[in-house]
Amino acid sequence: TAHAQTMDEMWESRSSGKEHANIQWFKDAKFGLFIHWGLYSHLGGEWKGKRYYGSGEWIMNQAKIPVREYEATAATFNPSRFNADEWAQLAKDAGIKYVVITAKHHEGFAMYDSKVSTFDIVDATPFKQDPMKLLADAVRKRGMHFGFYYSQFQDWHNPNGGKNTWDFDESKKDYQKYYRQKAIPQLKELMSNYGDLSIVWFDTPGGLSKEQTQQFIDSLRLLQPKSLFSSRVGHGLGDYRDYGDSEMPAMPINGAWESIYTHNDSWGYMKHDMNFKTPETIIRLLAEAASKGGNLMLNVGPDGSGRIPAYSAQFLRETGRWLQVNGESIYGTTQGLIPQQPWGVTTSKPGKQYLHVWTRPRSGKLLIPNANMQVQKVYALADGQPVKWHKRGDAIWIDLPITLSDAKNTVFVLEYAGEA
Ligand SMILES: C[C@@H]1O[C@@H](Oc2ccc([N+](=O)[O-])cc2)[C@@H](O)[C@H](O)[C@@H]1O
Repeated sequence: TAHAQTMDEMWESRSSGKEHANIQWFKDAKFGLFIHWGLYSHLGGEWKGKRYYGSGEWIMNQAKIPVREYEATAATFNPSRFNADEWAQLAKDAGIKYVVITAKHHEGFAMYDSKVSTFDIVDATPFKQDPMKLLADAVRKRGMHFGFYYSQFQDWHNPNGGKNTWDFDESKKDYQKYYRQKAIPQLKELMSNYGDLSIVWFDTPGGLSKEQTQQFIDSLRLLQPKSLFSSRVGHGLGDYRDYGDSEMPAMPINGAWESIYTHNDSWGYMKHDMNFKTPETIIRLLAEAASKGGNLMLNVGPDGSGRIPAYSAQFLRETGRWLQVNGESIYGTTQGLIPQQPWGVTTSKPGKQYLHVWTRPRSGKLLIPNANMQVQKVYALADGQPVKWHKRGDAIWIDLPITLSDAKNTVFVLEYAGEA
């Protein structure tokens, strides 16, 4: 019986198919910064003194805020502390290779100078500047790739946009009209006026058939053929795959893919959410994604004044310090040849296995089972210190130093000859 192609099958077939000509930088990059910033950042998870839990960028939906009332909040949104160079330098110091920011999220508010709608940061707020222009330049000036997140279907401000069911009757909406009058013209603005976009990150597809989505993509590609489109453009037509929120695949996955994680428990800024992931957790998520052949895009949620939360800045800088020493074991690697072990994960380069050791076995000996590789030497990546090893059957045992030099993640390099 013909069954609906599962997402996995669709992407497996895709990954064996023709990849985008410009995909390799993305595969080598491994570490991206996601930025959710909008009017919701100004509210910080609160409405009329009531706190809302879940994700801050959904407050209009959670509190069922009428459009007119939500619109009015723009009049007091003035992120005067916003500093594009500061944000971009933080990303650089953190070892980030690409930055993707919300140009327009589900709330329908354009965080750039849009000529298509006056519900934007230049026309509707006292800020009067275009932060997307400033950030795009500051990021690319520091050699990182830049891209936009655009909520192509959900738009709670536009009467024909998706999913505002508390102001408008969803069944009466003309989604085509919304795409024609807002989504497509705004995407064309973003892909024409902000320089090279390495990534266009879509979300929650809807309102378009597979054929219409292909036409939608083709019309945008004309503006920037090198841009990579994320999988949430829908119908399996993206250039790389994104997993669900804060989801990591259970096993190595072929083809280009990305895991996206919040830094605390919210994408948009939430005053009361301090559950920030430690540098250790961030570094281990990055190594785990790389060990399975993919990327980690970690999110930050700046507040309404334009500041990135202190914990995010501090923990990103600490991650950057680890990457200063160990970047070779992440950037440009491919999935590990040794499956995840109790002690950690591995990543690969020709003739090398990078052993990412998170937990030192009580015995002080690291077991690599079913390893029929011709080991030549093993040493600590940080200082090149050789470590002893021996082979017993098809197992390799490595004598670890008394203490791991970095409890977050200590990397040893196993060099081998010939095929693994
Ligand atoms: C990155 C996030 O993306 C979406 O949320 C989703 C979309 C799709 C899935 N999914 O496919 O599992 C999960 C959450 C947005 O609704 C959310 O606000 C945030 O921007």
